[in-house]
Amino acid sequence: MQTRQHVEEIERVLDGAPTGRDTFVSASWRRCVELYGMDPLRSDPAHIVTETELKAHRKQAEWMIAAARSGLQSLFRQVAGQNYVLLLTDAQGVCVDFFGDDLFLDDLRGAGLYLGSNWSEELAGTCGVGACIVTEEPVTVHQSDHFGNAHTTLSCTAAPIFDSLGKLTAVLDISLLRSPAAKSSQNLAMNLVTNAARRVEMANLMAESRRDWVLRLSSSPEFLDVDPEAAVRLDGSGKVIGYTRDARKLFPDGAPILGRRIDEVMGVSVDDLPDLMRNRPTEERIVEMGDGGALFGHAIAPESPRRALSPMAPQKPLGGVLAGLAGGDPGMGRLLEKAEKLSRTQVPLLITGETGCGKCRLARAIHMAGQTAGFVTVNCAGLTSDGLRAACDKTTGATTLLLRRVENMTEEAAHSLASLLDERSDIRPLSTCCLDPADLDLPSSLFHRLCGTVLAMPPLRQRQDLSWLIDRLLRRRAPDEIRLSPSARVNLLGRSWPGNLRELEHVLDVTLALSDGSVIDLPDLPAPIESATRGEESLEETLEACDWNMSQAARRLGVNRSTILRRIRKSGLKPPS
Ligand SMILES: Nc1ncnc2c1ncn2[C@@H]1O[C@H](COP(=O)(O)OP(=O)(O)OP(=O)(O)O)[C@@H](O)[C@H]1O
Repeated sequence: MQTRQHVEEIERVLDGAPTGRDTFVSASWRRCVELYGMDPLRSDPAHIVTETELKAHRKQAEWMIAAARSGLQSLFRQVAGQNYVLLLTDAQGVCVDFFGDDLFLDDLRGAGLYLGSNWSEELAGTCGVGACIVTEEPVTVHQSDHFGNAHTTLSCTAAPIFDSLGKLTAVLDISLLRSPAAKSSQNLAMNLVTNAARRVEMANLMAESRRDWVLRLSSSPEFLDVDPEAAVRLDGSGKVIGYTRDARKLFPDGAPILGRRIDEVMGVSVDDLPDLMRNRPTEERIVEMGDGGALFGHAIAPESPRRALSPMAPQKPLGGVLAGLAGGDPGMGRLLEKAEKLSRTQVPLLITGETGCGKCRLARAIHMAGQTAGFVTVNCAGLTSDGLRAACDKTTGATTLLLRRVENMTEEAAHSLASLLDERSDIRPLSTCCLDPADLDLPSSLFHRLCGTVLAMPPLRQRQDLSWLIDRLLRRRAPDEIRLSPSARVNLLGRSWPGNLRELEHVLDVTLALSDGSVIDLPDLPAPIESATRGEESLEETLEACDWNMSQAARRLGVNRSTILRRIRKSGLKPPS
C-alpha cells in the first residue's frame, strides 16, 4: 500500500504537481527517473564496492579521514545510545570511514550503512549523501524522501565538507535505521553534522596553513579562539589562498574568493593581523565587514621554519613574520636572521636605530616568531613605577615586555624596572632606543638586564630594498592599478628620509589623498619636509630648553649624543657658566 502511494507520488512529481516535499527531493526523484532510468518499485540491495576498490578510495581520502577522525569520534560520543550511525564518504559517495553501534552491525551492513557502500545518487537514488553531493548543501533525506523502496525506513542527514580551495571533498552523514515520522525530529542531527563538518574544514585549513597567516572569525567573542565560524588562509600580501566554506558568506555573493585581498572586503589588512593575535583581549579584536557588520577576529601567524640541527644542512630561507620586514637588503637580511635565532631564546634585546626605522615593528615580529603568550608595550617617556607595574600585572606567565624609547626612562622608573625584572623572571624585555648604546644613560644594573645584545637597524636611506618597501607600502594603501612613474620613483629613492619608514608612510598617504589618476608622477609627490628645528640655529635653543643635558637634547633632536657634541664643537657654542 505504502509502496503504491510512494510510486504515485513520484509520478505526480514527474507531472509537475506540487507534493509538499523539499524541492531538492523532487528534483532528485526527477533525475532518478529521467537521468538514471531508475524504477522506485525495484528493491536494489546496497551497492558495496570491492575490497580493492575500497582500499583505493580510502587511500585517496587518507588525509580527510585523518582530519575528520577526531571530529567524528566526538560527534559519535554526543549521539551515543541513540542508534545513530556516522558515515564519512568521499566526493564519489563511497563510505570510507564509519562509526556505528556494534550491536546492530548486521542490520547496518544490510542497509548499506557501512564501510564501502556507495551512496552516489546515480546508484542509490535519492539519499542523504547523494543529494548532498549534488546540491553541495546540508540535507535531510527522511524515510519516504528516499527514491528506492529499500531505503524508505532510513533517515539520513548529510553535510558537505569542502577543501580549502572550495571543492567538495567529502560528506559527513548521520543516519538512523528507524526514526520518528516527523522530519523535524532530525533538526538536531542537522545541527550536529553541519557543525562537525565545519570543524573538519577548519582542522584541515589549519593543518595546511602552517607557513601562512590564518584569520579566524566568529560572531561571538567566547567562541572565537575555541570554535570559530569561518577562516581564511592568506599569503604575505593579504590575498586569500584558502578558506572554509562558511567564509563565503563574508564575500560579496558570487564573486571569486581565492585571490581577493582581505582589505577589499574587510576593514583589516595583512599588516593589522598582529593586532588580532591571541595576546590581545578578544573584545578588542574587532574586524569590520564590508556589509557594515563586524566580527571578532583571531589571527594566527605563520610558523617560522625550524633550522635543521646538522651544521652541514643548507640554510633555509628566512620565513614567518620576520621575513616580511625586508626585501633583499643584505644588512637587513643578516639582522633578521640573527633576530630569528634570538627569537627562540629569552635573551633581552636592545634594538637601536633612528626614529621611525621600524624598531617596534621588529620587536613585535621577534615576539611573534618566539610564540611567547603575553605581550605588553610601554612607552618609556613619562612612564611611572605604578604605570609599569600596572602594565605588567595584566599578564601572567611568559611575557614579552616592549619598552619603547628606553632612553626616555626616568631614574625612578629605571629602578622599578630593575626590581620588576628580578621578581618576574618570565618577562623578556625587548627595548628600542634611538641612541647608540654607549650614549644610553641608564643605571648599569638595568642596562645589563635590558641589553643581552644589540640589534642595530639601518636608516631607510641606507637600505637597498627601499624600492621594495615603497611598493609594499603602496600596495597596502592602494589598488593594484595605482603605480609610480619612473621619475617619481627615482625622486623617492633619492630622498634622505630623516623620519624613515614613518615618513615614507606619510608621504604615500598624502600623495594618494591628493592625486587623482592611476599614475603617481613627480608633481604629485609632496616636497620633503625639512624640520626647521633640526638646523644648527636651533641647537642652542634646544640645549637651553634641556638645561644643557646632552642626552636629553639628543633625544629631542632624534640624533645621538656624540652628534650633539660634534655640533656644539662645530658651532662654538659654550654652556652657560
Ligand atoms: N618593514 C616594514 N614594512 C612596512 N612598514 C613598516 C616596517 N617597519 C616599520 N614600518 C612602519 O613604520 C612606522 C614606524 O615603525 P616603528 O614604530 O616600528 O618605528 P620605530 O623605529 O620604533 O619608531 P620610534 O623610534 O619613533 O618609536 C610604523 O607605522 C610601522 O608600521
